[in-house]
Parts: sequence; structure tokens; C-alpha cells
Amino acid sequence: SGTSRPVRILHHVQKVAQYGDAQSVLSAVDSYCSKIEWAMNVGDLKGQILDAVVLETRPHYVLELGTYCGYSTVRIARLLPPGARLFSIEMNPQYAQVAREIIQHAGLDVDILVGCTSDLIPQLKKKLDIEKFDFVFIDHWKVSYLRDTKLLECDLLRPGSVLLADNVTCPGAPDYLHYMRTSPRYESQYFPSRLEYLSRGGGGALPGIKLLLNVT
Ligand SMILES: Cc1cc(C(=O)N2CCN(C)CC2)sc1-c1cc(O)c2nc[nH]c(=O)c2c1
Ligand SMILES: [Mg+2]
Repeated sequence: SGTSRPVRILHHVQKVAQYGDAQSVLSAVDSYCSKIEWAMNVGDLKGQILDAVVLETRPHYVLELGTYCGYSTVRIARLLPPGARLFSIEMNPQYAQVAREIIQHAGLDVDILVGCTSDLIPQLKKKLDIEKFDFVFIDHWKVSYLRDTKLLECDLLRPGSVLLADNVTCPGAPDYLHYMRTSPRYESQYFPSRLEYLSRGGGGALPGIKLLLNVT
């Protein structure tokens, strides 16, 4: 087929979802990916955990690593108060373009930065006039979770910042999980769940990792 999976998801959203209605965009993606073709969106089951953590944290500055089609971006942005800022980093320009259109269809305003997280994270302080991130959703590539978290620790997090990471057990980011569970800087919480769009079984956990930096 000529189109990519993200483009097919976008076309489905544009066909069935109500413009400006974020919930209908999420439902359109979820029904497409559970009935037509699987895709690596965080999905509705883990998405409910994401919602709960965002609502509890009430973040003003949010960073997402890994945009893909923008499903979790919409999930987060729809819960933020006016004035809050959400930045999402995506390495794949085609994914980023699809995400922009899905986010626009939801009537939401997000800054999508195209590039590699390890290149962009060190530039964020200079590029964006923000001090610290209150909430970070990590959902890009498992081998980069730990390296990018350490880049964020340099000067983009504060005591109480919350990091939430998808897929720490499926597909798995064991070095990240070990680091977060053993470092004295973090109070970690693990949310068992299931991989997106599987009717039964499957792994896929979404641990909530809270950051409590020791201010020495
Ligand atoms: C690509 C992929 C395949 C998976 C799997 O086990 N599969 C068996 C079951 N069948 C049905 C689907 C495929 S899980 C997964 C995946 C899931 C995420 O949430 C991801 N999030 C961010 N970045 C990723 O690279 C990412 C990959
Ligand atoms: Mg994921």
C-alpha cells in the first residue's frame, strides 16, 4: 500500500472524528488500531493511567519524548489548563507531520520539535524560555530512556517533577527501570498494565516515576 500506517490513521481520524473534539480523535485512533491495524500508541488502558498522573500533577510545562501519531500528545494536551505549554520531540519527520494534523484536528496547540532527543534536550533551555519541566512523558525508544533522563537531570527538572515512562517491561527498558528504582533521587511507582490494543494477555507496563531531587 502506498500510504504509511500513521497516514492511514490520520485519514481515519479526519474521516470519523469531530474537528475540535479531542475525545473523538482519541476514540477514532483507538477503534482503528484495535479493529483495523495495531499501532504503537499508548492506547486507552495505559492512557487512563497517563490521564490520572497528568491530572494529579497539574503540570504547567510538559515534555514528551516520542510523538509518533500524536495520540498521547492529544491525551495530555486535552487535560492541561490554558497557558500550560506542551513540547513533544519526534525524530521521524513523517510521524511529526501526521501528529501535527491529528493534534490540529483535536483543536489543540502543541509545539512539535523534529530531531533526536539527545541532540535537542541540551538545547531546550536556550531554545525555549522555560526553567524546568513539571511533567515528562517518555515513550520514544527504550535504549534512549536512561541517557535522555540523565540529560534532563542536568538542569530541566526540579524537586517534585514527575517522569512517566511507557514500555519499561514491554518491549522493556531494564537499565532505566533499575536506575529509577535504585537512585535516591527518585520515589518510583510501577503501574502494571497491558500492551496497547491487545484484547488479552501481553505485557506493557507504565510505571509512574516521581522525581524528588535532593537539593544539596
Ligand atoms: C513495535 C512494538 C511491537 C510490540 C509487540 O510486542 N507486539 C506483539 C503483539 N502485536 C499485536 C503487536 C506487536 S510492542 C511495540 C512498541 C510499543 C510501544 O508502546 C512503543 N512505544 C514507544 N516506542 C516504541 O518503539 C514502542 C514499541
Ligand atoms: Mg509506548
